[in-house]
Amino acid sequence: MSEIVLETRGITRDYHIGGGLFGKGRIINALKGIDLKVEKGKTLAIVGESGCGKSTLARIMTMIDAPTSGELLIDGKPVEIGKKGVDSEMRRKVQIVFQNPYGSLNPRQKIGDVLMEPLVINENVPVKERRERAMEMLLKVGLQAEHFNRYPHMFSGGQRQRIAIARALMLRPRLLVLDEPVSALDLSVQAQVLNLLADLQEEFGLTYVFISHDLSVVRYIADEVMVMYFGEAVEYGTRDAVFTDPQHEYTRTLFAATPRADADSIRKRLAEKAA
Ligand SMILES: Nc1ncnc2c1ncn2[C@@H]1O[C@H](COP(=O)(O)OP(=O)(O)OP(=O)(O)O)[C@@H](O)[C@H]1O
Repeated sequence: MSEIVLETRGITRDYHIGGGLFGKGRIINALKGIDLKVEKGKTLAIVGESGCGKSTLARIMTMIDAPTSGELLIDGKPVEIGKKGVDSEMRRKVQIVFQNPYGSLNPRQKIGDVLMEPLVINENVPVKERRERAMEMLLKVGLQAEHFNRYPHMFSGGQRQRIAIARALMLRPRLLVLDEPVSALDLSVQAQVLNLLADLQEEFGLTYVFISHDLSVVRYIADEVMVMYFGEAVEYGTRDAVFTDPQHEYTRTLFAATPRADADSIRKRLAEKAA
């Protein structure tokens, strides 16, 4: 029996803009009824151009924002976003990794402290165990013990992204939302980080939602693909079905904009680097 970690049912999100106190303003329907399901251990890639609603959906999936209507379920349980937000047990199940990890790393905080912080805030873990868990995670993401006492500026972009991934995993989440996690990295470093994500997924049975505009990366990492266009899922299916037989005109246009040969050659290069 498959285990569904993440499900959304008819999620919509409207933004009211302008209008002031008495004016009518305008409503943007950023999401128009998104239904999706992601099985444990699988990767759903969400693709689409800027403004199609990817970040809005990511904020809802990570429980930072509430939908206007519809339901979010984590491990089959409906998520209630009350006045105080979501209960901490639910929130820790889903973590997010952003495109630019530098923005979320405090320049004055040593890496060891960056990794231990979620345990200080969310769990009553003794100091010794905190250190052990942080050190273990540091090694798991391919960094070294001596990095524990270094500051963020001493790391390359790829290493910083490894730190961000390690931090996201400290609370042992079920699901990672990866928002363009390799878009800012060089191609060879992209391959290394994608391989690391694949290894971690296997080791911890993690489920991923991978947001990207890069079709070659999506092809490399996804089990299923959702293509979004103006707040709607215009395409949703297995990677092979979506790439070989896209149903929607928009998907065909999107794929045409990334020449097939180019996407294939990038994928080949990624695979070679990864080998
Ligand atoms: N806080 C907000 N207030 C008003 N409108 C918003 C807000 N956030 C997003 N929008 C609008 O909702 C739509 C979807 O935006 P969203 O940021 O989710 O798209 P996106 O696909 O993530 O784009 P990008 O890749 O550029 O981040 C856009 O029209 C955007 O202008």
